[in-house]
Amino acid sequence: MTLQLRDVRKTYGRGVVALNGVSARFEAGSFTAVMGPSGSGKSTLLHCAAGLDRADSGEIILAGASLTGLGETALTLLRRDRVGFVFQAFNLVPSLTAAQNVALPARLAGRKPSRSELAAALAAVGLQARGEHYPSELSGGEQQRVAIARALLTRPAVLFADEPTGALDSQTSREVLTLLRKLVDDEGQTLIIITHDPVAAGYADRKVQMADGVIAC
Ligand SMILES: Nc1ncnc2c1ncn2[C@@H]1O[C@H](COP(=O)(O)OP(=O)(O)OP(=O)(O)O)[C@@H](O)[C@H]1O
Repeated sequence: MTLQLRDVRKTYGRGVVALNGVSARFEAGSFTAVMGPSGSGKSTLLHCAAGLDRADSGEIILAGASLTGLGETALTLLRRDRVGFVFQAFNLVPSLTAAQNVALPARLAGRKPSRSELAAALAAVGLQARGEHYPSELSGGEQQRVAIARALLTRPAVLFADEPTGALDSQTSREVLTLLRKLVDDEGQTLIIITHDPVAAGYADRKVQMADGVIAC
C-alpha cells in the first residue's frame, strides 16, 4: 500500500472543519477519483496527504513514512522526491521552454536533470518533439501534459492531481485522462485525482465520495 490515512482532522480559522476524521487506503498502482460537493474537503485532503499542508491530528503514511512525525526539512524532501502534484491551472513558467519547465523543480532542488532524462519525461506524455516550445506555443492539453511530465520527473510514489482537466475542453480532457490512465496501467503509477466530472471519474478504478469533511462512501 502506498498511502494510508487514519482519522485525519484539519480545522481552519474560525472553526471551519475541513477534515473531520478521514480514514482511507490507496493501493500501489491504483487510480482513485475523489468527488464531492464544493467545500467538502477534497483539496484539503489532497494537500495534507501530499505534505503541502499539515493535518491537525491523525496519521498519514506515504510510501512507508509517517508525515505526522516529520520535521519541516524531512517533509520538504518527501514532498520533493516522493510526491507529484498537478493543478487545474498548469502553473508553467511562461519564459521557460517545456523542457526547462520539466527540469525546474529538480534544478531548484540543486540537481540538473540530464538531456535524456528530460527527453524521456517529455516522451512519456507524448511531447518529445515539443521540448523547445514555450507554454504560449502549446495548447491547454499540451501544457497540462508538460505539467504532468514535470510532476513525474522524480518518479513519485503518488501523483496527486487537483481538477487536472478542469480548464480543458471535453476532447482535450479525454486525451489527458487517457494519458493518466496509461501511466497507471503501464508504469504502475499510483494516482489520486479530484474531479467534479463523472466522465473523468469513469477513468478511475475507484471513486471516493466526500461530504462535510468525511468520506461518505
Ligand atoms: N486556507 C483556508 N483557510 C480557511 N478555510 C479554508 C482554507 N482552505 C479551505 N478552507 C475551508 O475548508 C473547507 C474545505 O475546503 P476544500 O477546499 O478542501 O474543499 P473542496 O471540496 O476542495 O472544495 P472545491 O470543490 O470548491 O474546491 C471549506 O469550508 C473551505 O472554505
